[in-house]
Amino acid sequence: MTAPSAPVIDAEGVGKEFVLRRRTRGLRRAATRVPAVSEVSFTVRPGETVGYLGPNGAGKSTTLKMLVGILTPTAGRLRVAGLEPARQRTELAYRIGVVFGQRTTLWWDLPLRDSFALLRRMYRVPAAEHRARLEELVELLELAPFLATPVRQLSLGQRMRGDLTAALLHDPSLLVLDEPTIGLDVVSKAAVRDFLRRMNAERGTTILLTTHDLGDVERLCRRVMVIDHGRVAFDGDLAGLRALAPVPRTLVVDLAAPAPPIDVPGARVIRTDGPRQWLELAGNPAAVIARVSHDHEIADLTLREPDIEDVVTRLYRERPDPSAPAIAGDVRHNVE
Ligand SMILES: Nc1ncnc2c1ncn2[C@@H]1O[C@H](COP(=O)(O)OP(=O)(O)OP(=O)(O)O)[C@@H](O)[C@H]1O
Repeated sequence: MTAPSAPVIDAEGVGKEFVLRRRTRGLRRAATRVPAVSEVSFTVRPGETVGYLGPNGAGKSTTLKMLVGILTPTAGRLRVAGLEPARQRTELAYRIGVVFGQRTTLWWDLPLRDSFALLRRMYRVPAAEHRARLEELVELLELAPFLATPVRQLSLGQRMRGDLTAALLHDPSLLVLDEPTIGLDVVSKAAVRDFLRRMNAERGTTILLTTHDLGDVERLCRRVMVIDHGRVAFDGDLAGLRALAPVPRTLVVDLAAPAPPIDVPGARVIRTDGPRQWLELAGNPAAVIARVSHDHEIADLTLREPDIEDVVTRLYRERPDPSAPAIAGDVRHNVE
């Protein structure tokens, strides 16, 4: 067991370079080096909830795969729960829970209940302990009606709840999640987020997750790390990231009929398409909405929050050199 204050994750200059060999016209094979992650250094302390964010191809999944021992770093030193993941992958499996949103660890043709029973044997969890934990997870995730259903017949949201249960049955102290809400509807997303918050608050489970969904970050992550070009570009909280890279909200207005660009204080039209107009908001959305509704006949209105891509793009516009040192935000290593 690691001491309570010891970091759950300790990464020091961790890098991963893929070497791709392609046969060229002759017999020689040309090697191309792909630096997926470059010298990433960070620690995560027990009880933290960390969003590991970045644009497509930034190196998030590669980092997660190194953390859980699927990939071996080509540089640096990595410890997870005090273990070296690639070398001590089996021992590590008892300490961590892993969910890759696009895949399942459950047995496709087996009822959920049987997958859980198999996992109990794999992790050698005592029967009474397993029963108690399963009961708790099934209740929290409202899985009782699906326990007898083969995994292939579950909806994506039901399957994700099953995967979360599978990842937590052996009571790991660290949960690593790759896009845990991808493809889920609003209700399922809310259920997954609420559940993860509870696990963190009540059991102290440390959570590291990648996501493209700003809602996941807002609801779950007290700390945010942005990675791009394989480097940590920001480490702090969401408010700090937003302050560094402010992205305005957009009001999408469907007018009853096409009209000239709407002219109201606190907003400017950035796009029009027939009766639809996009307004970038500078001030209070309520005042703008009231004014637009007063001046025009409205068919529909939607307030669009910036997504993570918008925030990260803005961050890079402010700081275009990816080799520059990370912007240190308000990093909080302690449980709040
Ligand atoms: N097995 C591999 N072999 C060669 N290159 C790889 C391999 N896996 C990833 N890469 C490359 O490493 C870089 C980082 O990929 P990675 O999947 O870690 O990004 P990501 O941040 O998870 O992206 P996304 O948000 O799209 O999932 C990319 O350039 C990718 O093409």
